[in-house]
Amino acid sequence: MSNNSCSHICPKYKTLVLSQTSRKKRETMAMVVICGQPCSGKSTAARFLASALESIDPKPYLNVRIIDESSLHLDRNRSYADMPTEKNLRGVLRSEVDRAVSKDNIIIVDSLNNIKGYRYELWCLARAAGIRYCVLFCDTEDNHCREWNTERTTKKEESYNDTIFEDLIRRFEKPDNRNRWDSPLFELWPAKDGIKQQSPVITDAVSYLTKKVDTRSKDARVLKPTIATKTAHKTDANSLYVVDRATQEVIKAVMEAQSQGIGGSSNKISFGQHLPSINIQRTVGLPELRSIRRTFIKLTGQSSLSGPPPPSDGNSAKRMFVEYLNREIGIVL
Ligand SMILES: Nc1ncnc2c1ncn2[C@@H]1O[C@H](COP(=O)(O)OP(=O)(O)OP(=O)(O)O)[C@@H](O)[C@H]1O
Repeated sequence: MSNNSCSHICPKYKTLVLSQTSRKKRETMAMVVICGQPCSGKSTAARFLASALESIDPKPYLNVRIIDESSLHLDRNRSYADMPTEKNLRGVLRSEVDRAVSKDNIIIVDSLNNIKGYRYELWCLARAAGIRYCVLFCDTEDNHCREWNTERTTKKEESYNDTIFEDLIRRFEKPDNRNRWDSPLFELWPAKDGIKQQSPVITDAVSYLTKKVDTRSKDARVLKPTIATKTAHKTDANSLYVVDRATQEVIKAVMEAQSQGIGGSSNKISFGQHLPSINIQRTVGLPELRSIRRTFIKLTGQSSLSGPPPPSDGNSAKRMFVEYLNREIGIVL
């Protein structure tokens, strides 16, 4: 009997075999989020981590891939020039990571990853894919970053312009290993210790990424939602309905407010006494709002897999979406 006919006759059996294979594969897949201030040594650390992983013999992974701005042809100074382009940069990186989690074995996300909410989104992608995850933080003092950025000119490397550099330094949200999305956290001190392939922190990260998953000790784990939880949340039609409706209402209110001329400087859209307002600073088109809404719904669904359930009442769904929208369209609450 051919495999095809077997899969036709025994669909349940085939599903079981496939899910076992993919579980094994997922155990050898991982996402590493590099984060740190601009010009803090992140790419140097990413390269050494990749070469340390590739030097292991026999290789536990088929391929290691670094996803960074330059691999996606994103220019540093242009991408961080204002909030919309910065949001776009993060969106492009996130989409590439989303595509890569299902096919590349180890993905190293080499970017500033300076916003807590963004690291959370990357973590959600890792969890939805059911893979291993960790954060590597280049903890370099601002003055060293500034100095290295200036020295780039003499090395004929592209540097950040001063205004963008200072703005990024100010907005950095340091990782905290008490957050699920910042854990486990490996910290490098490039100015004090330098960065080498054999740096103890790189060795620790490699060991974490390559050690066998032990579900009892939990010292290396994959972010895997249980099938039971997944099914339970997936069939929670009420939550989906609530989130769907609340987000539609918010979008409708934003579109109506904009059609009435709101959208210039400091124009607030209110949603009632106990909900945050949207302080809209620019005109946001329906396609952009719809795209933000789609991502929000996806992330809400994913975050429910092993974390808290999605919002089940309209007001909390609206609150979460308004906060998310405020972050995504670059406005202050
Ligand atoms: N430990 C170090 N000591 C001195 N210079 C360093 C050190 N680490 C990195 N540099 C220098 O700092 C510059 C930036 O390094 P790198 O590209 O690794 O940083 P980055 O954080 O990835 O930068 P960006 O924010 O632009 O992506 C380079 O010129 C590099 O040679």
